[in-house]
Amino acid sequence: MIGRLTLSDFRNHADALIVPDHAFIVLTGENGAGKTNILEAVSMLAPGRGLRGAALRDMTRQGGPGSFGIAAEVDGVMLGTGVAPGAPDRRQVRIGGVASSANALADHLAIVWLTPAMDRLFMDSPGGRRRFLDRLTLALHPGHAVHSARYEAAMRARNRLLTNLPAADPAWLAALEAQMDEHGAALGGARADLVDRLSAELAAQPDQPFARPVLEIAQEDRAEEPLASRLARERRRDAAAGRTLSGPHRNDLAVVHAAKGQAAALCSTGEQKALLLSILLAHAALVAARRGQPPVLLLDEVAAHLDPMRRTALFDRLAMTGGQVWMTGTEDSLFSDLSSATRFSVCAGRVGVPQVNPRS
Ligand SMILES: Nc1ncnc2c1ncn2[C@@H]1O[C@H](COP(=O)(O)OP(=O)(O)OP(=O)(O)O)[C@@H](O)[C@H]1O
Repeated sequence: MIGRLTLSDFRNHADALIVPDHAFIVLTGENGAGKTNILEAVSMLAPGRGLRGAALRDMTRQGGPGSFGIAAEVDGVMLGTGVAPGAPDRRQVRIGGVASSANALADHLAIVWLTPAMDRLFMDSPGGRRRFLDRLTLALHPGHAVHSARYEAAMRARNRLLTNLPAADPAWLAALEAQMDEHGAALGGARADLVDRLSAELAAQPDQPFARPVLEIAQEDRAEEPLASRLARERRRDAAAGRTLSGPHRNDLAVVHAAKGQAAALCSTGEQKALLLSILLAHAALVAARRGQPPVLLLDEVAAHLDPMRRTALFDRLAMTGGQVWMTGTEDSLFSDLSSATRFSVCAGRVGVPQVNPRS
């Protein structure tokens, strides 16, 4: 749990202090106030590029000193990250006051997030769903990123080599295809394991009033032939296409609304949000089981598109996770059903004093 968060010159926050008193933290304010920026700051206390996937230099406050700092006490350990003036692209990390690497933050904090950009996850192209699938897989299989990077590197090299196909060295091509086979099998295995475990977790959850999704990795075809021999056979076709047409880089995540038997993309906006939340909550449960403690949930504009019944159900489910939950919204009334939360109003980059359950 994050006990105390400070921001300096991060996005539109010159100087902010947030000390949560409850597991639920609710940030409300007008559009552009700086609520998402606070969630993004929290997400920067874990490895990776944060919930917006933004460049570090874009996080430094415009008109500020050209640096930013984020610090938080997480289960008694001080975590800090930021950039120094003159080095806007070099991320610095401190754990317990000692300079460290961003990857080492994973030992101290796990985060699961939902952003409005994910509202279109089921409608948009497979690439977004693949990245989503890989992000979830990485939380359970830390080696996933390495396999992914090596697979992509071998594929890029193969694609380059195929541009001079008749003259290309077949032994070199075969070596690259063997690498794609090896790392591709690891990628596919880890993704399949994630989907199996999410499915088991989802099956154990009540499906009302939240929609229960059925998940499957959609593959272009399910040929049993090893990828390396397939790639060797398809060199000519791939050369003509200018890219590799077979392999796990073409996988998609297929999601179906179980009760309706309908593809998620055909469901209503609120139904899609409920399906996505079901997946994320199942994922949070898997992360909790792996780490022995629940992840911190960052839920940006989570109540949008949910009817009051689903909102109440969501808050009940969130309370059952036992972890810390940060939520944002433009109106306080969206969170009136929450029985205990620390509420902060955010206005033009300033965080107000906390209000604990103003209505109780
Ligand atoms: N590097 C930066 N320096 C200063 N301001 C920034 C920087 N990056 C973004 N901003 C500003 O931060 C403001 C707040 O953004 P944020 O996304 O946190 O708003 P929000 O409160 O979540 O609003 P909404 O309800 O519309 O989602 C935006 O107006 C944006 O222009």
